[in-house]
Amino acid sequence: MHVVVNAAASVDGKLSTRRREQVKISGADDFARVDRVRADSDAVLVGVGTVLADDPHLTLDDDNYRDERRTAGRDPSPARVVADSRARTPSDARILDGAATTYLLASEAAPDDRIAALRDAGAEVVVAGRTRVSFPDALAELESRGVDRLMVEGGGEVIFSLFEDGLVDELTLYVGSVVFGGRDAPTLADGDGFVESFPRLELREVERIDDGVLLGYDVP
Ligand SMILES: NC(=O)c1ccc[n+]([C@@H]2O[C@H](COP(=O)([O-])OP(=O)(O)OC[C@H]3O[C@@H](n4cnc5c(N)ncnc54)[C@H](O)[C@@H]3O)[C@@H](O)[C@H]2O)c1
Ligand SMILES: Nc1nc(=O)c(N)c(NC[C@H](O)[C@H](O)[C@H](O)COP(=O)(O)O)[nH]1
Repeated sequence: MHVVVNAAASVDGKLSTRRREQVKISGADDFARVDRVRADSDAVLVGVGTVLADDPHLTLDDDNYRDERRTAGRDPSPARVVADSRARTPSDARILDGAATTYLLASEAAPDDRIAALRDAGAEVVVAGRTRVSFPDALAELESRGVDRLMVEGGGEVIFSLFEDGLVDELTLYVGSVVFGGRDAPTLADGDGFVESFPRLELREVERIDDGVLLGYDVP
């Protein structure tokens, strides 16, 4: 499986403010680029922190991309995936609106009634890991269900874990020309942080988009 992480950050590296509310960092051209990356993916993954904060839809904005995928014999929209160890995703979350297949990755610690409720709401539940989702196991299961190219849209907890597990192949980071500040604001990679064996990236491209900069990296 090829894993592409895409995120937008303020110049000080924050994905959002200390209130953890959704803030638009990207402009129209960057959001159009994000839609293209989604269209090229088999599935789009976020953490439950992002579902609770943003209630994202994670489908395609541009109808042409849906037609393009149909013509190629693919599902019109990529599948949506939530990493949600304790199955906290609300049953009325927008990702459960039936517009695309939705996988819910949970751990064995998730309450049975929540798993049942999310199955009833249409989620395909994959259990991997004891108290927290095991990404190596969960992504292998998704791959067995046809997900070869996975886009990850955040947030910072999930992105850190994927780097920690050595599962990231590419990172595209849009840096908007804005300062958020806040020691508790989410950053690109949160989690416990690295103190050694830092992931080293290879800078592949730099492009000015809207009023910011797109940085493209390969992860060797
Ligand atoms: N600017 C951007 O590009 C962007 C993108 C996404 C989210 N955001 C922002 O980020 C914030 C949410 O990010 P976050 O870091 O709080 O949450 P997150 O989306 O990274 O979700 C974290 C949750 O995922 C679950 N999880 C399951 N398995 C895990 C594992 N192995 N490792 C880590 N987490 C695991 C846990 O329940 C954890 O609490 C919001 O403020 C949102 O607006 C910004
Ligand atoms: N690329 C990008 N630029 C931003 O400025 C920003 N705030 C996000 N945030 C990512 C987060 O996951 C959002 O919730 C989804 O981008 C919303 O997706 P929908 O439009 O609901 O499909 N992503």
